[in-house]
Amino acid sequence: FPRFHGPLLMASQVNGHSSDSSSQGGEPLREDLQEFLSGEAPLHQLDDLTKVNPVTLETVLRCLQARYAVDTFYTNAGCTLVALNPFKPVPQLYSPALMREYHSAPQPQKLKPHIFTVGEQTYRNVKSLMEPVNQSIVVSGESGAGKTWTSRCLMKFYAVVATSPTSWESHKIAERIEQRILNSNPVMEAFGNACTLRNDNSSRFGKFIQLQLNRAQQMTGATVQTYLLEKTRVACQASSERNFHIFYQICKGASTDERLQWHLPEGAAFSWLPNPERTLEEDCFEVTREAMLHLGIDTPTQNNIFQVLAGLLHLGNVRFADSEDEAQPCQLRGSIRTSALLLQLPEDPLLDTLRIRTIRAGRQQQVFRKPCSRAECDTRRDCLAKLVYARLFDWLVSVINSSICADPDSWTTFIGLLDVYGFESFPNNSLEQLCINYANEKLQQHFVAHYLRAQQEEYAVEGLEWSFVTYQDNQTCLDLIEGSPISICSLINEECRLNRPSSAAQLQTRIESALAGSPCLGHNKLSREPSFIVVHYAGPVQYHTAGLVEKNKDPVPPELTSLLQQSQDPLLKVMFPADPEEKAQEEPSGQSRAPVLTVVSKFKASLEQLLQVLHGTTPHYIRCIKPNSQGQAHTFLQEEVLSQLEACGLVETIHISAAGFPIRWFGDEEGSSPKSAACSQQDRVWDHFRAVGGEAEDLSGYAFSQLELLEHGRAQVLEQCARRIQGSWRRHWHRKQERQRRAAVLIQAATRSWFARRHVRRLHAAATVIKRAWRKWRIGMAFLASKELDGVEEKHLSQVPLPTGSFLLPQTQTSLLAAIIRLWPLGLVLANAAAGVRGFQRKLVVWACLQLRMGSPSSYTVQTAQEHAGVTSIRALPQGSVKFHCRKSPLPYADICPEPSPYSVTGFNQILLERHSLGHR
Ligand SMILES: Nc1ncnc2c1ncn2[C@@H]1O[C@H](COP(=O)(O)OP(=O)(O)OP(=O)(O)O)[C@@H](O)[C@H]1O
Repeated sequence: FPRFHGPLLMASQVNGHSSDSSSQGGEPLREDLQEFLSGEAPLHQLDDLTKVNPVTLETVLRCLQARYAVDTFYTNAGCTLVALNPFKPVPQLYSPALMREYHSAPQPQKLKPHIFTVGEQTYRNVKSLMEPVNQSIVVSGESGAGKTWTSRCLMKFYAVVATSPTSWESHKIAERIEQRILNSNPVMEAFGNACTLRNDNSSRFGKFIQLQLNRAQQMTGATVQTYLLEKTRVACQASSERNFHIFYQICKGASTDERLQWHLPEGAAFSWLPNPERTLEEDCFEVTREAMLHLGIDTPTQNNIFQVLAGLLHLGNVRFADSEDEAQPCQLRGSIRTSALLLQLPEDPLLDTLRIRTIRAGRQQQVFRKPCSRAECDTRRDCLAKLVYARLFDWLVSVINSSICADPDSWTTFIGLLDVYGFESFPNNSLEQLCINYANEKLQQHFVAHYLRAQQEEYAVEGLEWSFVTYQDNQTCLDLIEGSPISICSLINEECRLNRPSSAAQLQTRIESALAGSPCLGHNKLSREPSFIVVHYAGPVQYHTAGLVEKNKDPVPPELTSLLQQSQDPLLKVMFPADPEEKAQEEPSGQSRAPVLTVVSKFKASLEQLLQVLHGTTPHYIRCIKPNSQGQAHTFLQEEVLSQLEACGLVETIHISAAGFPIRWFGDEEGSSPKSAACSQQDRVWDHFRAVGGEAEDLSGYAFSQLELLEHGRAQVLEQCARRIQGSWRRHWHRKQERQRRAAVLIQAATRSWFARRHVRRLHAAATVIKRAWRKWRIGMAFLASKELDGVEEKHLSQVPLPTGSFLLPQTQTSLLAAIIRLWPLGLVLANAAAGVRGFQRKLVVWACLQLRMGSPSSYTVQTAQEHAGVTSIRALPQGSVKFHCRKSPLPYADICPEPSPYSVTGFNQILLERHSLGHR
C-alpha cells in the first residue's frame, strides 16, 4: 500500500483529481483504498467551504456545483451562508415544521446549513442579551439571485418562531402584527419591483427591514427603510423589460367601473407600458389590494393611488413637436386633458409647465419664461412622472411603516434584514452602478472590520498570541470613491454645484488628474467613450462619465413641484404640501451657498446612517448566487457562478473566516474571566502540542501563530491516525482474504463431495440397473433352464418319483455313464449320421452306441430331443436320463465337458457332449 499522505490525498480528493495516475488504470482496490484512507467526505457533503482544500475559486465552485447537483442549496462559507437559487419549488425546504425544527434544535448550526440556521442564530443572540444584542442579516447577490425570496422566508421564520403568546388575546395581536409585516411584501413588490431581463420580479430598490422584538423576544412590529428606487423606470424602460408591476396590475385587474373612472379602456396602448401581453404571476391586483387593505390603506385611498398612476400612464402618451418659431412653445401631439383630469391638475398650467421654463434672475428675482425644446419638454414630462412616482413610493413606505411600526416603548431589540443589490459590473456602468458598488464596498469593509478586526481585537483582549493577518483592506478604494477632500463623489458633486457646462471628457480628465495617485483608479486606453476605472475589491469596473453629472443632479424644475402643489387630488396634496421651507430647499439657489442635494450626497448620507445602525449590531451574511441567468432549475453554469463568486469576494471571505480560530474554548468554570479562559486555552494548546510530540526547544516557536501550531499538531495526529488506519486496514484486509480463502476451500470441498455423491449415486443406479438386468437375465436363464430341464431339476432325486417306466439304480447309472463316456463320440456320429433313421431304429442305434442292454429297457430311458434335426449336445440328467439336444444350450455351464471319472457327473443337466467341441476332443 502506498504510504498515506494526508494533505496530498485530501487535496487531490477535493480537487476531484487523482494524483496517482495508476489508480486510473483500473485498480479499483487502490482507488477504494485511497478513498477510504483519505477519510474525506465527497465534495457535496462538505457543509462548509472552509473545508475545501485548497480554498480557491475553482474548488469552491466545484463544491457548490456538487451540492447543487444533489439539491443542496445552502453551504456555509465560514461566517457567511452561500445560498444557491434552486429556481424551482423545493418541497419542505421552508415549511413551518422545518422552521420549528431549527428553532428547537439544541445546536442549530449542527443541522444542515440553511437560512433558518442564520435566522435562529440571530434570534438566540438576541435572547442571550450579549452585546451587541441587536442583530443584522445582510442578504446580497446579483439581480435574480434570491435576495427577496430569502428575506421573505426569514420574515416568515421570525413570524413563526418569534411568537410565544401567553394568552389568546396577545396571540391574536401578535398574529395581526405578523400578518401586517408579511403583507408589506406584496405591496412593496407591486410598487417597487419590475420584470427585467435578469429577473421577472426584480426589486428596483434596496431595503432594510427592522424586525422589532419586545423583552420576551416576540415580534411587536417592524420598520422599512428603502434605498435608491429606480424611478427612471416609470418613464423609461429597456426593450424586453417592463414598468413597475403595479401599472400592469391596474390595467389588467381593474373592473369595468374602475376602467371608466381611470380612463383605462380595455386594450388601450400606453407608451410607458411596454410588453403588456406578458402576464406574470406578479400581476395579481387583488393580492395587492388585499394587502393594502390589511395595512390600513382603505379602498378610496387605494382608488386615489390607482387614479394617479393612471394619470401618469396618460402623461406618458403626451408627445411634443418642435415649433417652427423658437420663441413659441413646442406643439402638443395628443391630449393632455385625461392626464390633467386624473392628476387633478389644471390643464393649461400643466401644459405650460411642461413646455416653458421659468427663470428667475436679477436682484428682484425677475421671472423669465423660456420655451423648451422638444427634448427638454420630454425630460420635464418624464421628470414629473418620476417625481410623482418616487413621492408615492416614499408615501407608501411611510404608510407601511406607520402600520407595522411598534410603539417605541414596546420593543427593546431588533433584527435587521438588509436586502441590497450585489456588486454590479455591466458593459456600460453609470451613476447607479457607482452607488451600488460604493454601497458594496462599504458593506465589505464592514464585514472585514467585523470579522477580522473584531476577532483579532478579541484575541488580544483575551491574551491570546496571534499573528495578525495583514488583510487587504478596501479603505484605499473607499477613499477614492468617498474620501475627503477629493474623491470621485466630491468631484461629481462639485460639477453639480458649480452648475457649469462640462463634457464627459472633461469630467474624465478632472477625475484622472485629481486622483492620479490612487492605486484603485485606472484608465481604459482602448475605450472610445470617456470613462474611468475603479478597482473594487470584487474586480475593476469601468464607469462612463457621460450623463453622470446630470444623473447626479437629478434636477427637478421648481415649476413642476409648484404645479403639483396646486393639485386638487387628496393624495397629491399630501405628497406635495405647500410648504415654503421645503420649497426653499428644493429650489436651486442661484446665489445661495446651501449644499446641493445630489443623488450621491443623499445616498451617501443614507448609507452612513445604515452603517451606523449595522455597526451597532452583530452582522450575519447571506450571499445569494444565481446558478444561471435563464432562471432554469438544474442548470449550473460555471462561468456565471464564477463571476458572482469573484464579485462577492467569497474566497476572501472564506480566508478571513479560516484565519480566525475555528473553535473557541472557554474556561470550564462558570463566569470565568476572559483571562482565565485564555490561559485555559493556552494550556490546552500547549498540552496538545506536547501530546503530538513538540520538543522543548520548540517552546520559543510558541510565538508563532497558535493556528499554525494547531495545524502542525493536526498534521501529526492525522499522520498517526493514517498509520493506524493503514495497520487496521491491512489487518482487516488479511482477515478478509483469509476468510475468503477458507470460504473458497469450503466451497471447493462441498462441490467435490457433491460431485462424488452424484457420481456414486449414478454408479449405484447403474449397478441397480445392471443388477436388475442381470437378475432378469438370470431369471430368464433359469426359466429357460427349467424349461430345458423340463422342470425336473428342482426335484431332489430321492423325493422325485421316478417317471413311469424309469428306474434308477446305482449300477445302472454307473454303467450308463460309463457307456456314455466311453462311446459318446461314436454314438454322436451315429446319431447324426443316421439322419434317415427313425423311430425304433434310431433308438437301437443309440442303445448300441451307448452299449445299453437291450433286454431291460424299462430300467432307463433314452430320449432324443430332436427327431429330425442333428443332435447338438447330449446331456445327462440327474435322474439318470440322457437328452440329446439339437440346439446349443443357453445354460451357463453348457460348455462343460464331462469328466473322465464316471462319478464326477453331478448336478443337473450335465452336458455330456457338444457338437462344436467334437473336433477338438
Ligand atoms: N429559495 C428559492 N426557492 C425557489 N425559488 C427561488 C428561491 N430563491 C429565488 N427563487 C426564484 O428566483 C427568482 C428571483 O429571486 P428574487 O426575486 O428573490 O431575486 P433577487 O435577488 O431579489 O433579485 P432582484 O435583485 O432583481 O430583486 C424568484 O422569483 C423565484 O422564482
